[in-house]
Amino acid sequence: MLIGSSLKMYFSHARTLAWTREVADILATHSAPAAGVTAFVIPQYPAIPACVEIGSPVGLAVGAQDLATHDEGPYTGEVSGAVLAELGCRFVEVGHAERRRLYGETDDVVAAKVFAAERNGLVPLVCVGEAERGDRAAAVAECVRQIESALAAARAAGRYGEIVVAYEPLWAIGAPEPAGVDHIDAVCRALRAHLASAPEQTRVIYGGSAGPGLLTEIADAVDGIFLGRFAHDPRAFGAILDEAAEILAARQEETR
Ligand SMILES: O=C(CO)COP(=O)(O)O
Repeated sequence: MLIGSSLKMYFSHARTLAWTREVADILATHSAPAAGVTAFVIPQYPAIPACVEIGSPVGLAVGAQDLATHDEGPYTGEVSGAVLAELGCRFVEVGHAERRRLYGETDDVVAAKVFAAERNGLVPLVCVGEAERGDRAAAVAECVRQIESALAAARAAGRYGEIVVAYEPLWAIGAPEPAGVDHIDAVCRALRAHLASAPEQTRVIYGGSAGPGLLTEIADAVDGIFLGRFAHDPRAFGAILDEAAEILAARQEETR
């Protein structure tokens, strides 16, 4: 199970490190990692090395919010996947709704970035989601289209690495509350079913105004949760780790 948070551009550098230290302290004594939970933090680029240093002793993985389509060369302002890997990143977000909407990332750019991630041994967190609240079948169709498009360039190059699909309905990002449990459940199950025959190793997580309490309600349909604002208090992150540990313990009990 994956439990992670993107800090987007909310925090100062000092607050990013303080947040990461607090989460690392929680993880150090928590039962969730041993039960099979991978926690991750996605800070702004400059904080990555410090977060790797804070996180690695307790298994807190680090990701980046974006990467370049190229690995090296004259691309001013871009950040190479090779460098992210060199710094100890394990994950990298690709195609987040904010990058698509505010920075004009097209499906082709997203596909090139997924390929760049895989080429450099990073696990892409491929963000997909429908624009408007509405019909579930239409949401699934749009997400499947985005997933297939995002994986196309890597597949064409014969790369079938591990990927994480982050289902983030655009209308639920930055909202007062997440999408409804029934909606998340239905869409994530459909995406899992679609990905069951994919050549990649895949997981599906939910993001979009997620916070404490949600994982417990959707745990059978997802492989984790992707947090934003509602994890700004490290204790909320800890509460979600508690939920994950309880869910995994209950599953173990069932298989006994
Ligand atoms: O976009 C998100 C995570 O990537 C979700 O952000 P919020 O939870 O703040 O809506």
